Amino acid sequence: MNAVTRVMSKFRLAVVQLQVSSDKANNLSKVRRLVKEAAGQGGKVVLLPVRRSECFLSFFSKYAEKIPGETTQMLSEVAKENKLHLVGGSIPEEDGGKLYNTCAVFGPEGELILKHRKIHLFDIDVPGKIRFQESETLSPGNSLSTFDTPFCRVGVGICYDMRFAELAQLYNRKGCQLLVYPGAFNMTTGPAHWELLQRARALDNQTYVATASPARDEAASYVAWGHSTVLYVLTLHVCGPTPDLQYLADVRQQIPISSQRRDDLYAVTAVQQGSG
Ligand SMILES: NC(=O)CCC(=O)C(=O)O
Repeated sequence: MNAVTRVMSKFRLAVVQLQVSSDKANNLSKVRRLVKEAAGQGGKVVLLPVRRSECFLSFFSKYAEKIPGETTQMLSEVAKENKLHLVGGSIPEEDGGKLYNTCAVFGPEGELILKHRKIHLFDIDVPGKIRFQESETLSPGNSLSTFDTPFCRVGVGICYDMRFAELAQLYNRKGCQLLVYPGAFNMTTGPAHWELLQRARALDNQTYVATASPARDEAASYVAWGHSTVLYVLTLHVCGPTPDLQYLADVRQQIPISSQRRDDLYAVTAVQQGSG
C-alpha cells in the first residue's frame, strides 16, 4: 500500500522556530517543552530547526556527536513521550573521522527512522555580502531520504538542499507529498530566496513544503533570516498548518503534470544511493 492510497486526509504539522544558542542543554530543554506544546495542540509531525552550530563552522567539531548520541537520544525520548513523528532539525554528526550536517527522524515509538546528511554543501561567495565554505569542514551526504507516516510520505533536505530542484523532483517521483527542510538562510539570501524557493519546490512538484529556521538573533555572527514557514503549497493558495492530502490529490488531478511529463524526452534520475 503506498502513501497515496492510505492517507488520512488531514493532519497537523507543527514547525518549531526557537532561539537556538550554543548552550546545548538549554536548547534541548526548550525543544522538549515546545514539542510537548505542539503535541498538545494536535501536532502529529513536528519539524525542528537546524542547530545554531550549522551556522558556525568553527563550532561544528566542538559540538559534533555520534548518532545515536546525547541529542538524538533525547529527541527519541521526546518523540516517544508525545507519540509523534519528529524531524529533528539538524545537528553536527561525527562519523569515521568526518563531520556531517545531519537530520535524524524519529517515529512515535522513539525509533530512529532515518538520518539525512546534507547532500549539498553551502559553498558560496557573494562579494561584500557573504562567503561560506562548508566543504572546508563538512563532508556531504550521499543518500536521498524519505519516510512514511500514517498521513503521507515525506522527503527530507537540509537548508541549501532546498535550492536543488532535482532532489525535490526525485522525492516527488518517490511519492512524497510533503518536503521538509530544516534551514537557516542568512540576511542576504533569506529575503531574496527563502520563500521563493519553497514556492518553487511546492509548485513544481505539487507537494507541501515546510521549513524550520532558528529564530533571528541580531547579536549572532551569522544572523539567520528566520521566517520558518508553516506550509506553502501548490498552485492556488498558502495554507495553514494542516496539510490536506485530499486537496493535494485534487490539484494533482486537475493539473496532471506528473502524467504529462515527457519521459521520452528527459529524465531526472538518482545516479547512486550510497550510504550516508
Ligand atoms: N547553511 C545553509 O545551507 C544556508 C543556505 C543559504 O543561506 C542559501 O542561501 O542557500
